Amino acid sequence: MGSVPKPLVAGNWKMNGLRDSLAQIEKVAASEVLAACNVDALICVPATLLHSAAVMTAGTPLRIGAQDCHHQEGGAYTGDISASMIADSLGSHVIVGHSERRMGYREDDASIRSKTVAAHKSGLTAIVCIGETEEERLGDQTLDVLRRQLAGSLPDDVTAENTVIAYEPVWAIGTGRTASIADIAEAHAFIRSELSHRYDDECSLMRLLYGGSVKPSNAAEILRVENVNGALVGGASLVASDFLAICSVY
Ligand SMILES: O=C[C@H](O)COP(=O)(O)O
Repeated sequence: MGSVPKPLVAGNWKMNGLRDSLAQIEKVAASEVLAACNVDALICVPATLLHSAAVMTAGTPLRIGAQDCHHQEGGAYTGDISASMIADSLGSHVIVGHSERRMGYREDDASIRSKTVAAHKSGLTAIVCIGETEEERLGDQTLDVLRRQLAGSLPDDVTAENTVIAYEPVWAIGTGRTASIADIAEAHAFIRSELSHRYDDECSLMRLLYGGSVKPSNAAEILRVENVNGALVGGASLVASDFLAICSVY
């Protein structure tokens, strides 16, 4: 049996960043701090910055990704971008199923699964997000929700290289609240065990990221939890020094 790949710290800029924000990307990519870390680093920028950021970071340790893709390769889908467009813009990863899309655009597990398949077809690594709402947690449904989202959002042919799972409790996103260390450990152990029931040994070693108000002050404690193989970072990824401080935990 192999080992879990190198940890991944992934930034998600969401709908933030104009061209002048590329200076933050440049700082991260050129940083000696990053070069010294034993981590894969990725920033998922808005589609408008994707190609510029990818060209700027070519040959550096920083990868650039997108935040969503359509499941079709092309066609009459106004406003959407396809996985092949992301790959053509030199992006390497795409986030799918973020709770802001599950809730704001009513994306369900089946559509997230189709997007994951499309990402793989274009050679992208898919970061598949799952997580319970506060109501579901209070109703003691967290593990049922995670089981359902994993079963529905992941295709059968995922590998530890082409797929990453991000566990993000919805109530911890952008709120400054983080799940307790015990809750993170329980959720990640559960996800690992669900993967090992469905997939072979190699595949069940895919990276599991925690997301939800991760910042320099709490990153070390969270990233040390067993089965936490990195973080999906929103707000704190917008500032190069904060993102680098999180990477430097590794
Ligand atoms: O994709 C990132 C997550 O939604 C976390 O965002 P946050 O770090 O701002 O809470």
